Amino acid sequence: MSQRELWERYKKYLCVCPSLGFSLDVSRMKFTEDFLEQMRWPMEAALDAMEALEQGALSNPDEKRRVGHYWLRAPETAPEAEIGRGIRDTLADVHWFAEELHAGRIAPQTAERFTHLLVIGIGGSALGPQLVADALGTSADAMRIFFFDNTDPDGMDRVLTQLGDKLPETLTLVISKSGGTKETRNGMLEAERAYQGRKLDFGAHAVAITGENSELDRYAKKNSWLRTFPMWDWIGGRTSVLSAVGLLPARLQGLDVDGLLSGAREMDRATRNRDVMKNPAAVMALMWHHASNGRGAKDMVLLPYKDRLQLFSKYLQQLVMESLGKELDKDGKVVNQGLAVYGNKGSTDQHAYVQQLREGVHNFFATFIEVLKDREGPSMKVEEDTTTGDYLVGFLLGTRRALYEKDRESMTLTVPDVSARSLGALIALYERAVGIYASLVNINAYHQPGVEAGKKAAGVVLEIQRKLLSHLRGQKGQAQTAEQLAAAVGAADEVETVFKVLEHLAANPDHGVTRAEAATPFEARFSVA
Ligand SMILES: O=P(O)(O)OC[C@H]1O[C@H](O)[C@H](O)[C@@H](O)[C@@H]1O
Repeated sequence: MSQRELWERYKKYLCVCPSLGFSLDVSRMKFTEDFLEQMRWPMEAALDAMEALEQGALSNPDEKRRVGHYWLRAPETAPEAEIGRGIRDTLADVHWFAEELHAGRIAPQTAERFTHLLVIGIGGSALGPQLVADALGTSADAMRIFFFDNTDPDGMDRVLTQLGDKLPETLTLVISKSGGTKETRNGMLEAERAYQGRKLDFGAHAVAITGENSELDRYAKKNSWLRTFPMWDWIGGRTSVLSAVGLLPARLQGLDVDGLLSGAREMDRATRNRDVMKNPAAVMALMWHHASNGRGAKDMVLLPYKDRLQLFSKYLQQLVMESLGKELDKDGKVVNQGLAVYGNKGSTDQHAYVQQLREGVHNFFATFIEVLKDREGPSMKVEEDTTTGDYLVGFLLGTRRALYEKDRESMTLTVPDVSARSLGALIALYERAVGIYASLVNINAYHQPGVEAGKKAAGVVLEIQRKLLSHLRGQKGQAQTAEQLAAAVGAADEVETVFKVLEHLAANPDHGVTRAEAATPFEARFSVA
């Protein structure tokens, strides 16, 4: 298609939300009118399903749960008054708590004010807060924010070192919907020990966000933590950023949570439009379907041309892949659905993997995110009549053209800035696009049955480790090979696991396991002195 024809196509299909200054351009996606016609009734059904979801249907049938993230930014639409009240009260509590804390009326044990924030969570209980903090944070924030989002000991040490002597001024926020996630529990225990190491009462510096009566909820109450905020059953982790999970850390950081909510609310309005080609979430879901053949045949490469949106692709990775990556469809048929998401930021990626996008394996479609506002205030000229921001746009348009020339499809989202309102809108857009797409391909977007398998298998590994340690301690000084030890603990078939566990034990000082080298790694002998 010539540049002139592309301009016509651009004008024909541009999907705009004037109140948000937002637009979605799908001119470089090579769908046909026939495709749109073919998708008309499936889309009608998907929009019906979305309406039912918003009205409180059990849209997550396997877990018999309602799906309520849209109510968070429009509590008046919640199917029961009590739910709406809970949302409003929690938001008021978030504001109140942050004001008290900022004013020093809620103060740490030995310092005047809380100035730092340590958020402990994983998956949906970390990615949203991380995205918001990174996208909107500035050096003038009310509190500096840090994260434990893994059970990596060195990762935690690194954060604690950064906090340094600010720990007495640090509020720790432990976030877990289930309240039983091991990585988060471990992070909490490590943080607790760090406070204790400074003779500080952890509870006086800790707040939980969790489901009622969860393990974490009970622990927080038993240890007189400062407060607990609710995490409701009808909010999924990956869509929890506009609940207390994302709003509390953001508000404590001093960010505009009302802006986040209003942007999402406005996008929700735009994405309820039954006029499909004017509904950006519906258009986006259609484009995913077109590009990936409704089977995830192509990956989604996300290229936001803005450093502040660098974590957006990481955030979307969970939202999209945990929602759409499913073995079975709603009728129980094996479909192995999904849509792989990766990306980082432009123009940086231009110097990393765009080479493959243009010339290599043709297994993706791209989404460019353009941000109109360059920075606060004016920019210097790096060349005649050219700023750094002009270059950023130039690279976006140039890369998009270079991909198009090689038959690579792309769509482009344009937002006016990276404000709270724009970010709220982007989050809401993708939440709904995921829901609509899931309906188009007949899967449940709101459960994650596959995640449990790895957790269970990890439990088996740790059980084998406990048996090994107990055996080695009972036979002090006796060095044995992995094969011998596996047989001795009744796990002969699990010898590879035994070997891997022993290698790790011997590499660390915690359990007193040592390793005597032999001719091959597999003949090495392990013992406890
Ligand atoms: O909030 P939590 O219950 O601790 O869960 C944290 C995360 O872990 C799970 O494994 C799920 O796959 C995620 O959807 C969830 O966000």
